[in-house]
Amino acid sequence: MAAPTKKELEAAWGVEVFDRFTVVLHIFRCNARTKEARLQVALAEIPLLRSNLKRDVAHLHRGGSGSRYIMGSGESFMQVQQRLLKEKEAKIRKALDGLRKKRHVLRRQRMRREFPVVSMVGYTNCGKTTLIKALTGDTALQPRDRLFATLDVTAHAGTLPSRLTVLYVDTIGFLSQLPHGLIESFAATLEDVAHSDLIVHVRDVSHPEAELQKASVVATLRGLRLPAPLLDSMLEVHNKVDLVPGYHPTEPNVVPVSALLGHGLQELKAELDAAVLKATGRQVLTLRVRLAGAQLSWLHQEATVQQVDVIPEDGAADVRVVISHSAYGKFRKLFPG
Ligand SMILES: Nc1nc2c(ncn2[C@@H]2O[C@H](COP(=O)(O)OP(=O)(O)OP(=O)(O)O)[C@@H](O)[C@H]2O)c(=O)[nH]1
Ligand SMILES: [Mg+2]
Repeated sequence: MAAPTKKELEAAWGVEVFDRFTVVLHIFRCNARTKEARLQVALAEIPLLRSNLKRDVAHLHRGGSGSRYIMGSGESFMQVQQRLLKEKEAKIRKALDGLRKKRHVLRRQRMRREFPVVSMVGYTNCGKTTLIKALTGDTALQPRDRLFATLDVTAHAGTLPSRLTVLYVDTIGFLSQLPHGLIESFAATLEDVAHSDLIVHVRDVSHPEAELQKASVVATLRGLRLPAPLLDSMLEVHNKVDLVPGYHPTEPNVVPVSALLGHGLQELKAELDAAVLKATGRQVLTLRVRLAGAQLSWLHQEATVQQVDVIPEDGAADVRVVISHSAYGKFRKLFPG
């Protein structure tokens, strides 16, 4: 038997029926706050408008009114509408391209300043925004109990125990069987994930379908064609453990937390620290410097200074730093011996 149509379902249930695409699109439209998110929703809407147009025209034809030509233009109603849609689509794409270029600039600035970037990904409503808020104390973040609360990629600075400052990137949540048109228009917002130093997969372990959600997120990440080392180094966080009394993860290498209550955050920060240092080729070193020279101020500028132990009788200090391989190379060149 063929699947029942929307009309048949509506007749059987006595309520209006919407398909997944329309529902998700509606949620996106309600939650889109920035210009970019609104443009992406508008772009995703075009195929829907196009198929509605076809349906309406078919309906017109069945009504026996035939295709109507707009006076003198030689174009039918359908052709005019299609042309307008095409023009609208081109306009949206152009505006999105402009915004994307702007984002590339941000990315370059970020790289120059060498802040490691940690991307939080996960199923919608798993607690990504709540976790970033807990890790950074950023009160501007608004976690909400709804699907797709976050539609824009934003970055938030936080400090790790090594004193390293990292940027946490909050991303749009994943959904299994996300309609194709939406994947296409929102893939752009996930571009930043490919440029991060570490990916954190946040999971809501209190959700009855936690396993299915994980499979869906992993499949989506695979579809993004991320660099292999980024996928291999991915950290898994089990969130909302406060809702599962006595929770113990069965898998190795996962960190259980409650982003809402702040449980497990110290352990998570320690794991993040180690993972970020490894992923970005940074190391923790203790360097002996002369206090008279420019070495100490150079290190403050180019590395993260954790501790300075002054040895007055030598006019020197032992400085513990987190330093990238390239910065350490420069240091050796500038201050030989
Ligand atoms: N009990 C409990 N609730 C949590 C926890 N973390 C997040 N929540 C709640 O889960 C809901 C969703 O949180 P968000 O941080 O908005 O989730 P998100 O992953 O950013 O969601 P999207 O942006 O929609 O993808 C909110 O109501 C949070 O208060 C937790 O550790 N425990
Ligand atoms: Mg969010």
